[in-house]
Amino acid sequence: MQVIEAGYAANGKKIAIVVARFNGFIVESLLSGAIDTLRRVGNIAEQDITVVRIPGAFELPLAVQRVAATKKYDAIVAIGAVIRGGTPHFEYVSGECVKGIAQVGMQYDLPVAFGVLTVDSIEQAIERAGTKAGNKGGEAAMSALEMINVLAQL
Ligand SMILES: Nc1c(NC[C@H](O)[C@H](O)[C@H](O)CO)[nH]c(=O)[nH]c1=O
Ligand SMILES: CC(=O)[C@@H](O)COP(=O)(O)O
Repeated sequence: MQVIEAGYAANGKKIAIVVARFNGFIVESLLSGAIDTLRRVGNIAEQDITVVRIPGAFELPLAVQRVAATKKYDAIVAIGAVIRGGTPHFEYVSGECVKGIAQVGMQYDLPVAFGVLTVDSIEQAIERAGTKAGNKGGEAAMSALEMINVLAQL
């Protein structure tokens, strides 16, 4: 049996983090977790991390696509926080966001990690931005690092 798997160290690789600014106090924690993970776990140098800031999660697919098209990066981490309100708007924003981001990864054969919270409440968002449910930004960064190394073996 052959098993292809990899770790997280990715010295010298270049990572872009595309951050949707909406719900800023949440996304800044997600961003911090992603950067910390890239630096401490991935051994990614600070100068090899690029942060791109955009308005909201709905704009993430276009921005991620434009970053992928530069061919400058070995992976992209998409960061955002979509928090359900009182209308169906949540479904449309989160649905288009995840669909668009997934398409970019396949279109450009590039690891694009989904670090976008899609939650029902601010409390759920806080839990996933670095408290009892971990930091989903850091988890997305871990995924990006591992995918760089796994895809390199395929
Ligand atoms: N409600 C949330 C949004 N809404 C804004 C959209 O993402 C978009 O910027 C706007 O519709 C203009 O095109 N964005 C989030 O990231 N999170 C939300 O909870
Ligand atoms: C995810 C959203 O767009 C949401 O925050 C908007 O809130 P509302 O549905 O109350 O307009």
